Amino acid sequence: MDIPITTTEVLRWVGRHLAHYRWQVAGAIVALFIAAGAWLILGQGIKVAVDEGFIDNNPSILNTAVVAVLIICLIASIATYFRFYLMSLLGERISADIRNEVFAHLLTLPPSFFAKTRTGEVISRFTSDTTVLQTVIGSSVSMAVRSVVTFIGAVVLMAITSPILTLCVLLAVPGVLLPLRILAPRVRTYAKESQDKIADLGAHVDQALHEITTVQAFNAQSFEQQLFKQRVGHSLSAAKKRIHFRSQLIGAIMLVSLAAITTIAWIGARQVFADEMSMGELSAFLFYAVLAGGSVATISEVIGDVQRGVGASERLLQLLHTEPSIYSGTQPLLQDTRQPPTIRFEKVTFAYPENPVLFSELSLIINSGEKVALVGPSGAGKTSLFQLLLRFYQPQEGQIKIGSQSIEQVRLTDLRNTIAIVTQEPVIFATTVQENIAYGRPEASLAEIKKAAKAAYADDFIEQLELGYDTQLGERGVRLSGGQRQRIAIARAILANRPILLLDEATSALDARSEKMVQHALNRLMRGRTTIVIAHRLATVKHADRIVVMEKGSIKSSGTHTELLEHDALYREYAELQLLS
Ligand SMILES: Nc1ncnc2c1ncn2[C@@H]1O[C@H](COP(=O)(O)OP(=O)(O)OP(=O)(O)O)[C@@H](O)[C@H]1O
Repeated sequence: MDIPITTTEVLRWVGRHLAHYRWQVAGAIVALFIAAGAWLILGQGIKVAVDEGFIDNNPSILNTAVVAVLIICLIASIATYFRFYLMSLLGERISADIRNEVFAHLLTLPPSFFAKTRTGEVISRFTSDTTVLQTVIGSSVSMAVRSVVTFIGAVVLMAITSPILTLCVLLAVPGVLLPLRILAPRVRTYAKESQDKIADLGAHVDQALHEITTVQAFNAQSFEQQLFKQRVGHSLSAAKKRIHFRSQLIGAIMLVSLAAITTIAWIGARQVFADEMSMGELSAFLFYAVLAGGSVATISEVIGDVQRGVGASERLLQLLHTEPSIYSGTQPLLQDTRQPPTIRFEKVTFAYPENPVLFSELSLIINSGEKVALVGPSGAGKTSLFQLLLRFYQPQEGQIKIGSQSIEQVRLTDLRNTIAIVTQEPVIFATTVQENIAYGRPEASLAEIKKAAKAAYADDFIEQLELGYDTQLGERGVRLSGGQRQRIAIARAILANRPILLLDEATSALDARSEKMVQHALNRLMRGRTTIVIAHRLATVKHADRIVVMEKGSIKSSGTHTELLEHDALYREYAELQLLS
């Protein structure tokens, strides 16, 4: 996932998101200018108050000046309210948009991406990086822009008040830029590193909690704790480095700006003594100098945040720039509604990424409505056939056809809409029974859902749950037994009603009664569909129209159960060892 991202790309991306809210941005900028302008005018108020109020001993001018200052403060405060409100909201909105954009993209990435990336890490990028961006856009950027505007305004007014002193101030500018140039890139590097380490933490927590029963059963809590502690240590030391450089940056800039202001005050005071400048002008000048110095300090402080924001954006853009690698075809799938389709694997050669060749010119035809059982030792490539048919992976050579169409040319949604899959470990989502069954057809009515549940022999136990079809099933269906989970998954496939069925039979043994019900449910599910089943039970192979024996990525033989028992030694061995158990 280490795709290089340039700062220009980051700015363009954030700019594109900002453009959606251009009126809000414009409002914030107007508010920002009003607030900054008000502060700058304040300096003129000070000048009048000092020169004409104090020095000329004129209390009425002093009173007017104070009232004017209060009005200016009120205007500045109201404008600040709007700037803050609009910018904070902008931060929230843009991070929400970015979350949606990244999640939508993640859903398009194929299983090969998730096979090499830890989900915990992806989740961390998602949550913590978007939160960083939210803070940066919502507060840091607005502070930085405010400070830049104030700085420019202050310098202009300083130049009007005293060009010579302004020249002295500008001489101090390189002194400020130098630490910025040296230290800011380091802050950015370590900010990125510390975010990476936090992603590691996320991945670790995700794995440990996901597999909590194994962790506890093996008494591995202290082992996990130790590992986690180490990772927390790594993230802390990356953060320490970031903080180290950031503190140096703030300290150095503060030193340079305060030293510059003191020197200028000293030069200015000498000018006042020499009658080259009025007291009011010096006061106003110093006010502007402090304002400018303060702005530079703020910029240096938030520049670290902005660097963090750029780092976070880079990481999010890396996710967004990860290509799906499987592209949808453009043709609609031509379907004969009267009969289920034929599936053809034609001279398919395939290797998983960075793996040796698994299938070499493999050919297999599954006829319309046929029920084919795949058997063979572990690692023979049975599941991989499913993965190819669903286009989770792409064969290097050869093609797979549904009916007369190559699946590469067919729209991906159409292809997957014709296939229902029941996996070995039934997948249950942390939601209600009803939503679990309707997963492949969310628009299904309750009556249809119940009908599917009945056909899957699941209705009885569902009705006995405390809230029936509205019962929440908990994460990964922890509240159901193995057989119940399987029947929910079968009900889902029945409701989805797709002409091709891919079934990976569970290896885990169920008690005789559950087993029988699951078998009945499966038989009903297979009726009228083209079915490929990875078989682990004798009953399944006996009922299959044809059995295909696989070994090390190739098809060894095929035939009915009796034929194979008679002629095929591998099948005989396999049947004795696995299927008859
Ligand atoms: N995502 C993957 N990346 C790399 N190699 C993989 C991947 N999935 C499977 N393999 C490899 O491909 C080979 C075939 O695996 P496959 O899962 O298709 O076998 P199988 O016959 O279904 O086995 P089982 O009955 O144990 O599930 C194995 O050697 C396996 O290690």
